[in-house]
Amino acid sequence: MNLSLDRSVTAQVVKAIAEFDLINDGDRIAVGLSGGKDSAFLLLVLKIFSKYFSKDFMLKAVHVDPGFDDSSSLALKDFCQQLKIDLKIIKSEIALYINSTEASNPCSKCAHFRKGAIINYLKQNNFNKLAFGHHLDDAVETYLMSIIYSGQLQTLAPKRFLDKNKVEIIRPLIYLRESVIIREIKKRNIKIKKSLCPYDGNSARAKIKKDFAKYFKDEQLFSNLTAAMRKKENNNLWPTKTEEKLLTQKMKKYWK
Ligand SMILES: Nc1ncnc2c1ncn2[C@@H]1O[C@H](COP(=O)(O)OP(=O)(O)OP(=O)(O)O)[C@@H](O)[C@H]1O
Repeated sequence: MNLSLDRSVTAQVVKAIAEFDLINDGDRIAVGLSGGKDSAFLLLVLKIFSKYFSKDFMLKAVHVDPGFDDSSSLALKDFCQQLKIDLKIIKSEIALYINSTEASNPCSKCAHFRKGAIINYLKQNNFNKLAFGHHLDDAVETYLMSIIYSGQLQTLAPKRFLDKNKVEIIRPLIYLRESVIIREIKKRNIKIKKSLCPYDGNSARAKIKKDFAKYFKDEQLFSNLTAAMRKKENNNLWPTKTEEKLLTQKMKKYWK
């Protein structure tokens, strides 16, 4: 496997790691490996960094097998063997759940189960960090989804400490565009694939991706969307909502 990276790719990932303080000496990092391109690329990048970084950290891959017929487990074993990284496969019954219920929000429920299964394993095996393969397009999509579907300004954080479980989620690819990851995966001819989920292509995320495609293709517009995810002192947003009862009282005072 080609264990070298373009300088621009390295720069973007190291920028995120340095700016958000994602990796430290002694870290035990588990990479959530889905069978998809993003987490595969993340594992490859962290493998390369583990050789050249001055920080001494330990790496392991963790895959939750959702239990669909077309399991990615074999291909992932092979991929991890090539990288000489230990892989833990956690069997789950997510497929059964997805197929048997007409649950609302199946994607977020699935992500929730998956995260729970991984975090249990991490706690039992003393890992302090869980790395996800989310990239910049994911963050902007999440931001737009949050505004449009829940009326809130929220996005994927580069890192988030889960206080209850004492595990930190880190997202080292957060400055990389998805197109760069696709290019790098193709270049190396990496052919692993994700289990086919019945909701693929129908999720709220897929809809946002489709509806905003032309804005994502325009570099200037995309960079404006990215800039809008930063916290600012003077965001020029509306004041927080006044409590309804208080407002009604206030309104009454306007009449003679
Ligand atoms: N079955 C799984 N087992 C372990 N980790 C997972 C699994 N599915 C997803 N993840 C982790 O959660 C991240 C986000 O999951 P999501 O399903 O949104 O994938 P994605 O954005 O399509 O990325 P990928 O290309 O890595 O699948 C992944 O990048 C990966 O790190």
